[in-house]
Formats: sequence, C-alpha cells, structure tokens
Amino acid sequence: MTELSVNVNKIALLRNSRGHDTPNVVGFAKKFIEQGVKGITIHPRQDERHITRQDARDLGDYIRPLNGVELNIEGYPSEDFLQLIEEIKPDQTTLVPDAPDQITSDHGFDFHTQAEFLDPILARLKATGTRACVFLDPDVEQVRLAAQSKTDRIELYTEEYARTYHQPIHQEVHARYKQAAIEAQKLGLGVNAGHDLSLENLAKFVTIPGILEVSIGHALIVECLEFGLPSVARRYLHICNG
Ligand SMILES: CC(=O)[C@@H](O)[C@H](O)COP(=O)(O)O
Ligand SMILES: NCC(=O)COP(=O)(O)O
Repeated sequence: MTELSVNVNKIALLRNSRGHDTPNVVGFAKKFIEQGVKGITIHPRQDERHITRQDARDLGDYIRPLNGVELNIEGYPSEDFLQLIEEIKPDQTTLVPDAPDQITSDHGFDFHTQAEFLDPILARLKATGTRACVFLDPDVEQVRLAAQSKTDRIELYTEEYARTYHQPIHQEVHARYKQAAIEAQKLGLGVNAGHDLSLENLAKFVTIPGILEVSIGHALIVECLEFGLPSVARRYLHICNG
C-alpha cells in the first residue's frame, strides 16, 4: 500500500488569479481528506505564486489535530523556508533544489556537490521533529550518497517516468526507478515519489515494491475538473491501496 498525498498548489494558483479566497485551499484539502486521502502536500515557492506562507500556517493548523493525516511541505531550503518549517512542524519536509524562477521542479539534489550544504539543514530538520526527505533523480549512486546523510526518505523525481510512459524506452526507465527504490530501501531509506504522476501512469509505478508515498497535484487537479473530485479521489485511492 502507498499513501496518496494530494498536492494542492494548483488550488492556490486558481485562488490567486482572482485575489479573493475562492477556491479556499484548506476547504479543498478538507474535501480530499473527507474522501479518505491521508496526506496533503504543498510547495510554497519564494514568490508565493501559488501557496503562500499563510496557506502553510492555515493547513498546519487544520491538519495537526487530525489523526492519521500528514502534511508534507516541499521547498528549497532557504532560511525563510526553514523558519517556516520550524514554526509549522509538518509531519514531513521534502527538500527540493529549485531556483526561485523555475516554472516547476526539474531535477533532484546532487549529493556529490551538495552533501555539505544539506548536512546542517538535515540536522536542523531532525531537531524540529519533522521527517526529512530529499528530492532525488533515480540514480543509484545518488541514492548511496543520500543514505550517508541524515535524511529519512528520498522522493524520486518521476518526470522522466511519466514523460516516457508511452515510449519504447519506458521499460528501461521504469527499471532504473525500481533499482533506485530497491537500493534505497536496502540502505534503510524510505522511498516517496512524485511529479507528473496521473491516473494513467500511477498503477504501473506502484508495482515498484515499497513506495511509501506519492504526492500528486497537477494531473490530479485537472482530472478533478474532468471527472469530479470524489470520483478522482476514489480512483487514486483504489490504485494506491493495491
Ligand atoms: C517537487 C515536485 O515535484 C512538486 O512539488 C512540483 O514541483 C510541484 O510544484 P509546482 O506546483 O510549483 O509545479
Ligand atoms: N512532489 C510532487 C508533487 O507534489 C506534485 O507534483 P505534480 O503532480 O504537480 O507534478
């Protein structure tokens, strides 16, 4: 079984386009949770183009008292971001190496060059009590280096998996994700995954053993527009529950 964490960035994006509070981010998180979803993910970016720091606080206040529901906050570990994490204390914090002007996440951390940068940050996260996770490309060598750090989990960046889904090379790509996931688990790391996962491509991904959590936003919100939120939540949970 894999936990589904619904990324609500796109709800905030729609809200911000009008400058009022519709759609309400906490309200939509609540709708997903009412359907049985056990995780909410947000990725506050420095320019607050979608999720704001206040959204993060409001979601923290809403989710904290709920039994068995997790808040995952993703982001670049700037001082600002780390202070927000220390204030909200989410269940999980996923570090992503995004530049402020990036349209979306497009690569994982490189432990060859960034292990020294990440070491004190991971120690700081551990002191906060949040589970630490690092966004990583599906590369066995990176996994081995990550296992030497203080991170609890890795999140495999699944854009390549999704992009090649209908291409002949997909079996090879899928095998690389599987190898990275198995190596991580062998070395004691938990494995999450996300980016461009969808109703179409998720079922095959979760055949990889031991995937603990998938965070899904962009495709899932679009699918909600097409099929309705309850139906989409039910279909994802069916896939995740195996
Ligand atoms: C780390 C990751 O893959 C997601 O957080 C993704 O970057 C979503 O962020 P946007 O919604 O800003 O594209
Ligand atoms: N960590 C991935 C995530 O939260 C959502 O990514 P996407 O489904 O919006 O591509």
